Amino acid sequence: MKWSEATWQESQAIYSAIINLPFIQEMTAGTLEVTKFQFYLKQDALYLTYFGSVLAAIAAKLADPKHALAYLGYAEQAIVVERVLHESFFKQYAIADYGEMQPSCHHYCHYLRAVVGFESVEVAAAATLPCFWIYGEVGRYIKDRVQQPNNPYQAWVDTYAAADFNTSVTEAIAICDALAENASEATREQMTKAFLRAAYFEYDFWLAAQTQVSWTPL
Ligand SMILES: Cc1ncc(C[n+]2csc(CCO)c2C)c(N)n1
Repeated sequence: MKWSEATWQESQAIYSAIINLPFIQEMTAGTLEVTKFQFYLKQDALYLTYFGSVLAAIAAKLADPKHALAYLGYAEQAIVVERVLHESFFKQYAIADYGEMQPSCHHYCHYLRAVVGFESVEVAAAATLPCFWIYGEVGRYIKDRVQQPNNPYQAWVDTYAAADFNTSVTEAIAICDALAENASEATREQMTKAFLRAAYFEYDFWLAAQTQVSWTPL
């Protein structure tokens, strides 16, 4: 079995927990409170900037130029998506500024930075894979279930259920499988751990938006 298949199976409890979050269910129904979506958008804009630089750092470390080119493309995509958020969604949802990076986003971003700085490139690539894979699946899940003809979150759903985004997901999975194939068993295990940890952070990111988790005041 491919590394990605085995790892995806291991992550199913986390994926189900994400799908069952009220945030996802209410977004699908179009009933999600706007303040929760605004919290999410601001944190996501901050996340995307960090994520873009992590992807560029991975690209710099990849030995195969085809892989490096792919990650440079993802880095560009992350920064472009951030611009789109800023220019369209921030205006639509009346968000004036990013605000501060809150605990869940901070934890996720700095975990990714630590992995790319101190672990092997294989492990770093595996840590960024849930971002692609889980979003692709969540996007499709919501798209298939949106019933309200003018769901206020339709534009967001369309971003992640788009066909070109799906191509990136498939390609990133294939690159991680190629890296896993040439890695030692110990590295493969580290890759799986990193994937599961990042998948958990994806869960926590939505949960934090749902419950508006912010820094505890002094
Ligand atoms: C918390 C969080 N996780 C994943 C994504 C999705 N995403 C962001 S950039 C990118 C790949 C292209 O560079 C993908 C799939 C998000 N927006 N926010």
